[in-house]
Amino acid sequence: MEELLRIDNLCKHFVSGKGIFKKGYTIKAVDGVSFSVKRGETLGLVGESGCGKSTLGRTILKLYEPTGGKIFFEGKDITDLSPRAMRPLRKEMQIVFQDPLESLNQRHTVGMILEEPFEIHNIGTRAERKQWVEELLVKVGLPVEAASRYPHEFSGGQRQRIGIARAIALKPKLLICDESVSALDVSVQAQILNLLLELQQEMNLAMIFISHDLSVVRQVSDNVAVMYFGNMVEYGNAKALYADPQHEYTQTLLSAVPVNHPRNRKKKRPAEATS
Ligand SMILES: Nc1ncnc2c1ncn2[C@@H]1O[C@H](COP(=O)(O)OP(=O)(O)OP(=O)(O)O)[C@@H](O)[C@H]1O
Repeated sequence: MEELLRIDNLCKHFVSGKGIFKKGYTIKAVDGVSFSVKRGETLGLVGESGCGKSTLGRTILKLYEPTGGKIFFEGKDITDLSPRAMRPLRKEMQIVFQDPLESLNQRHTVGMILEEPFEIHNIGTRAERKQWVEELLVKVGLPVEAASRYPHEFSGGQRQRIGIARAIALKPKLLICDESVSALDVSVQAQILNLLLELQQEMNLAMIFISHDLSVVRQVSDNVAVMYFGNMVEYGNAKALYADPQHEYTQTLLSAVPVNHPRNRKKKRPAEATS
């Protein structure tokens, strides 16, 4: 499989202005992380709250400017690209957030929300876009009538389907899922994970799956990176890492996963969706 994304020694430091940190204090949210993701492959990114997972995801997408290190996408160094030069690349890399109610414009209908990526990138006629919106809704398991409704009219799982539909609208090559199923009930989680896995196969999508939930990450990942205070302490094949964690921190994280939790009984991919 061909490499799609590589990050070398990537850093994102914030200088504190207010809050719990002293003014001028440097927070090393991401501090020298390196890994690569191949086409069609999933990298799980795990670690406790505050270890830098979301910051890393956003820095890879250049929603944050990196403080140091390099980002290569399809072999091209994109680290220092201007926002303008990044624009065509935005189609290729998308993100699904935890709470679609926050990330989707609530005053827009689902149809408007899904049409927007095509408008921004000036793709298609009005009629074509309408057709694509309907196709997207079907693809993520929603009725076409959903186009005329508003995000708040849907359940959490359905809203996440809308978020996913928007993220895949422009057929990206990389999808970053940032705690995308964390707010959902276990059965709905399984349905959304199934959807992501189906789309991944169909579109040969590479995914970076960010979660604090190790049992969910285990179900979807080919490789796993474990973060601790901005550093990556372990990285490798998911099966091997779960079977024989090398780093003390990974061992502690894994031992904290409750053994009797229903999610942990599923060894492979989640059960068939029942929505
Ligand atoms: N915009 C920002 N300005 C200053 N500090 C920030 C900013 N964003 C994140 N941080 C800090 O960087 C560190 C890593 O945060 P980040 O949100 O990336 O962690 P996380 O692992 O995703 O945690 P969570 O799952 O709770 O979001 C934290 O100490 C956080 O307070």
